[in-house]
Amino acid sequence: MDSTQLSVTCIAPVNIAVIKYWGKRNESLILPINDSLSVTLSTADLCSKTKIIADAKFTDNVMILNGKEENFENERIQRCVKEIKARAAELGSCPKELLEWKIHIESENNFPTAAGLASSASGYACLVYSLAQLYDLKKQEISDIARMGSGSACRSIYGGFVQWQKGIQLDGKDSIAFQVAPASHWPDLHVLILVVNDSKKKIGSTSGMARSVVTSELIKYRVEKCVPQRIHSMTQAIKDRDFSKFAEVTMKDSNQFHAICLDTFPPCVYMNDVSHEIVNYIHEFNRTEGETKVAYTFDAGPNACLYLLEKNVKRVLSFVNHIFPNDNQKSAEYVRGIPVEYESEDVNEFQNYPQYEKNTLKYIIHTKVGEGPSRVD
Ligand SMILES: Nc1ncnc2c1ncn2[C@@H]1O[C@H](COP(=O)(O)OP(=O)(O)OP(=O)(O)O)[C@@H](O)[C@H]1O
Ligand SMILES: C[C@@](O)(CCOP(=O)(O)OP(=O)(O)O)CC(=O)O
Repeated sequence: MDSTQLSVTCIAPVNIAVIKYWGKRNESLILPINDSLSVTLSTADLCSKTKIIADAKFTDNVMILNGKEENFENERIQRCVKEIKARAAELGSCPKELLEWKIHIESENNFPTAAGLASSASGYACLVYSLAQLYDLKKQEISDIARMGSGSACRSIYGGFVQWQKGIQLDGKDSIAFQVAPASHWPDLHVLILVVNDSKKKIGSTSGMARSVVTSELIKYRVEKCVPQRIHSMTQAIKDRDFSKFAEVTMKDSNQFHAICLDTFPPCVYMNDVSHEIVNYIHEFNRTEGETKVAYTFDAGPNACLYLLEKNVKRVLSFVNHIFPNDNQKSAEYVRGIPVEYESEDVNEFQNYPQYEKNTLKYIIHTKVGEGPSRVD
């Protein structure tokens, strides 16, 4: 090789599952017990950004996350790096000496890390995608390697609507993600993330789901009876752009996932009182509007992810702002992401609804379905 340093910088999106992944059959390879399906969110509003420098003169591998050094020996980072290098070596995709050089990785998320906002998904997808760019594995399947960083990361390798098939092989080669439909298929699918709490959660997804697999009875029923049917209905709803069906399956699956968390022993409680209020208000809103205009889903945390169509964003946001008044309601600091112009008269329409204590929500992120990872340098 002529030069002694190579560098790549990439961004990768967050994805929020509408059919949740919860439970592993193999902990170290991260093989799930059920298929899952998610929507990839726009990197314009939420993303991980990772820069990797490989240098012949570096003496150590280094990983810096949000300005702080992480342990490079971390099993998940190690597995991703080793697997990508093994694939590059097998295919001869880059010069051999490049694979010997140490690497310095610097990554940051433009949203809270480890708060149930899927930072592990965008983070590991970004790491693996960046490594694949560095070692010239551009057209290769890499979702199985992202999966070894964090299960949900395999879905962030693609944009739009993405399914992770659990696979049946012991080595996990068939446990990969694929695109059900591109973002352009349903570009007016928008998202409002109501951030109730963005501090680090008490029970991580990894340990929570491990406990569910061992102790929950309900999880077996979900995996065998519910998920296969839901994947089928959800895929059809996406193909038909049938929001009402999409919303129904999304809400039912979120509720069932949290029911399993409660059926876990000791239970994992991720939603809080505000989360449950949001659920009630959304049902009440849909009922009085006479149609399903908005769906909620909650990952392993209290924050609500609302799916809705672009044409309903203003109205839903006015409703949310009425229920959860905030001193900074109109500021870009409070409603982040895609700007929204309010119609103030809408707010009065919801006067029959009780109001929650002021400043209950920390902030709101308005975003939409988006594309997969990309190189930005
Ligand atoms: N940009 C990044 N690059 C590499 N690793 C990251 C990055 N961001 C997060 N991670 C890893 O993911 C971990 C957080 O994952 P965790 O599952 O606890 O939270 P979360 O992904 O935000 O929530 P959830 O998956 O439940 O929605 C971090 O501690 C770090 O190890
Ligand atoms: C509730 C979820 O967000 C769980 C995500 O779990 P992770 O992918 O974070 O878990 P590990 O594979 O152990 O890293 C549901 C989902 O994203 O499908």
